[in-house]
Amino acid sequence: MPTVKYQKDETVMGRWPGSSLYYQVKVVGFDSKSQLYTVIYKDGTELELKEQDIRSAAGFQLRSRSRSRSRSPGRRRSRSRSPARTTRRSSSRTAAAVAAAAITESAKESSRKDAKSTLLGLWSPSGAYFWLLFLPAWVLFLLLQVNMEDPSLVNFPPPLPPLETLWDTQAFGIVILWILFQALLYVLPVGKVSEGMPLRTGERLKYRTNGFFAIVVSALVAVAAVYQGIDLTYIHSNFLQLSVATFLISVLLSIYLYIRSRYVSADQLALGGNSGNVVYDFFKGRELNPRIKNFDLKFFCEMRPGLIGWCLINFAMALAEMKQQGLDAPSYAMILVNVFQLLYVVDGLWNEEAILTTMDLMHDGFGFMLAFGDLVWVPFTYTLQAYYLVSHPNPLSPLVVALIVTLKLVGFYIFRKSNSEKNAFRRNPSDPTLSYLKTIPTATGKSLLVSGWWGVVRHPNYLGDLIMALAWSLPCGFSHLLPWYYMIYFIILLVHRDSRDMSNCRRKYGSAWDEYCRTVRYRIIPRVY
Ligand SMILES: NC(=O)C1=CN([C@@H]2O[C@H](COP(=O)(O)OP(=O)(O)OC[C@H]3O[C@@H](n4cnc5c(N)ncnc54)[C@H](OP(=O)(O)O)[C@@H]3O)[C@@H](O)[C@H]2O)C=CC1
Ligand SMILES: CC(C)=CCC[C@@H](C)[C@H]1CC=C2C3=C(CC[C@@]21C)[C@@]1(C)CC[C@H](O)C(C)(C)[C@@H]1CC3
Repeated sequence: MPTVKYQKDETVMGRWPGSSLYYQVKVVGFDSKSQLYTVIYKDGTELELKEQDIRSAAGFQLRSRSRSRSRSPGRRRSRSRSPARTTRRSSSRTAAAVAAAAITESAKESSRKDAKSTLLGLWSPSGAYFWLLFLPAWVLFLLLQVNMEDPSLVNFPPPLPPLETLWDTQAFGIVILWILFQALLYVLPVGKVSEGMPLRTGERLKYRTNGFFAIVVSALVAVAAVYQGIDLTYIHSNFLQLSVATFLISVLLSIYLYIRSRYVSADQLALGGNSGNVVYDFFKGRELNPRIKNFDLKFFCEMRPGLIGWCLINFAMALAEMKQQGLDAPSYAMILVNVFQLLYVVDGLWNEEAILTTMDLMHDGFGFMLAFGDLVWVPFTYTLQAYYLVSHPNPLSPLVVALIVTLKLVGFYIFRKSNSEKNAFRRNPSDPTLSYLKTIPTATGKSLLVSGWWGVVRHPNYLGDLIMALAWSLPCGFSHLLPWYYMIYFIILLVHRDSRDMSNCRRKYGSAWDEYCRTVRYRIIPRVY
């Protein structure tokens, strides 16, 4: 190739189609007719790139360096500390350093874009201040409402208990013990070890997926505790104190996560949460997979203490209902809420491996948003329906029970089938049991499903999840809005996640994604949205 800019076998930086990411690639050929270079990525993917999508490795690195030097003092400071940056400085031309530079730059660029793209202007650096204050305040507001005889949004501000009653050392100790107990179950060498999706470096992390074992042991311990005379209704009567203690733990964890993220190499950072704005990055999370040895903090927090805690709290609420209303058994409504949500959690833990292909695990950094979401938001707000029923009975006829159960089963079927289909396809695209499905190839080497569940709407799993959410609220009746809070929040959350995922996929898959969207026109609800 005498007249072309990049030579055969030369190592250069190639742009990943449809994105702003540059990876190290090797030139394997040039087609003078199409003026395209054939390049090969480290994972073996071969693509054709235009000259403008290729940069020389050395030039790329010099540009990245000079660019970042001119930016915020925060970033200047971090340069001398981060191991990745040290590597770059000491052996400036090494391939790893160039790749790290590429990833840092694209991560920052992506973060800057992310920080600018807003949900009503709130998903931005200044929005992070808002969310940091709003989310805990909102949880407090909900928990104060649920105990009231007539909970309503117009009870504002709700009567605040004396501040000193919010702190309870025993409650703090119980939460710590619960987290340690779950951590112990997580590290026990029981159950399968699963591989995560390939990281940007090509590496695949290993995860111990023994969540089902953890919930079974936790359930046995809870039942044994009741038989030993331990009064689990303590959870109901000290709910506020338990939530405050857990909130404090989530803040401490987030501070730890932020500090440690300043010391990890660039290729361990998430593509969001690295904007240089401390508050925004603290909120969104910088490090993709923070680990202490093999202990994966994000995976553990997402799947264990909060999720299993949710079921334990629901169980305690059923006991509290019996105590408060003088019943021999929980009400139908309480049984439905308990069984439905238990099924949801058990299913999540049984299919724990599938979490490894979700957005949170693959793309999001671990910071305050997820730490608070996993540890506080899930166990203390997803249990509101059960909490509400303790003091707001809602008798149900067998026919209504049957209708609600049917709705739940329909939602569950759609949710499980669609999630399993995508998970199986992502893990093994040539799985013979999926060969009947139509797919669209993308420039990244991955394909998109366009038939089956993913051909009905773009997020069939969200549809199933929403139907289930409806079935969780119906047992509580229509007297108050509070038990419908989860449904309303969930619609907002999933609509936002869908649009976030849409822009990520457009960036990743470019025109193939547009083709998918043309073929599958609706996002979540067929013919409606
Ligand atoms: N109860 C709760 O509070 C919450 C529950 N959830 C549930 O968690 C589950 C996971 O949700 P979430 O992580 O948001 O999103 P998804 O599991 O839907 O993951 C989205 C990813 O799937 C891949 N994908 C999208 N379209 C296709 C296609 N046509 N073919 C193949 N792959 C495709 C893309 O990743 P790539 O191409 O990179 O593989 C995309 O980024 C859902 O069931 C959701 O309902 C979520 C949030 C909160
Ligand atoms: C407002 C705020 C703090 C948002 C944080 C969002 C988190 C609460 C949720 C993000 C994704 C989640 C998932 C589950 C729980 C809620 C969070 C953490 C999940 C573990 C519930 C069980 C399901 O079966 C699931 C495994 C599919 C699911 C995964 C996503």
